[in-house]
Amino acid sequence: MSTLTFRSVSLRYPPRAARAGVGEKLVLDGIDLQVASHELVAIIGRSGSGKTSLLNLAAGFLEPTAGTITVDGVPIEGPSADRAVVFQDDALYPWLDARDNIALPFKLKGVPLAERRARAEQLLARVGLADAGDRRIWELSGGMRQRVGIARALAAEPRFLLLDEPLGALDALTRTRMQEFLLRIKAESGAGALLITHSIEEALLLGTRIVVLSPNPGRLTAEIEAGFNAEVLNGASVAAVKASPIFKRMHAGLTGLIHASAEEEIAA
Ligand SMILES: Nc1ncnc2c1ncn2[C@@H]1O[C@H](COP(=O)(O)OP(=O)(O)OP(=O)(O)O)[C@@H](O)[C@H]1O
Repeated sequence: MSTLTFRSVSLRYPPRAARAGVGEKLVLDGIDLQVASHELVAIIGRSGSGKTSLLNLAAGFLEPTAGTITVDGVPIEGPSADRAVVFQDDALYPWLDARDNIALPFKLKGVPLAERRARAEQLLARVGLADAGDRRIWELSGGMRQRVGIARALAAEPRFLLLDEPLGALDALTRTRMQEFLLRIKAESGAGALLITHSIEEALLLGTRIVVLSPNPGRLTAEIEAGFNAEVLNGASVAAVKASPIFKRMHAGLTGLIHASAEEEIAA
């Protein structure tokens, strides 16, 4: 089991050149957060509250201004295949077919051609795209492209999946299907997951824990546990779970928490 730990993490972006004279911007302040292998921690918060900044810190794309981020006690020192990132726009290589996009991490590791193709085939099958390996990226639907992106992320057998709005660009029906898919893939992989989403509904459905990030500066102001993901994994339909009174109550509660953070900001 692995744990990703943020301890008293703050992030300050330097002033932008175009806005000389404006002080450095404190974006995240005193973030304490842990994500263990069995968890999917969903971060929600208003636009600009620092969600992507937080994920970029976990990915090692940014360094904290203060505090520490560790994996199993070892400080993060930059990006690593151990913490695979999936973005909203799939970041796939259009000139490669689906199989070669997935095989790329193996190629970078020096895995021989036949083996990397075989491993890519296994991953394609795992994400339900066994017949799509030869297709170019532009020949795939949005949902299929995200599956390829997720398969590529899984190729390195990461300890953590860092998901930045991975389903944000999909239509409602595909998104619902992909939510269930993501839960199953995450559970099978054994990786911990940090999910950034604008959708309270998605956070509640997928998260074992949901944390609310309030803006200016970004602080974690609320945290709730949820068990809807386990219901879906145990066979309940996503539609039925979302329609249940308890889901609706928790949704309303989370909506209230996000609005409360907005009102505090206006009052301050
Ligand atoms: N590279 C950067 N340099 C300076 N400021 C930045 C940079 N990246 C983000 N910011 C600022 O930091 C704040 C938080 O941005 P961030 O993208 O992390 O928020 P977010 O919650 O993910 O927003 P959204 O939901 O709109 O994607 C914003 O005020 C943004 O303008």
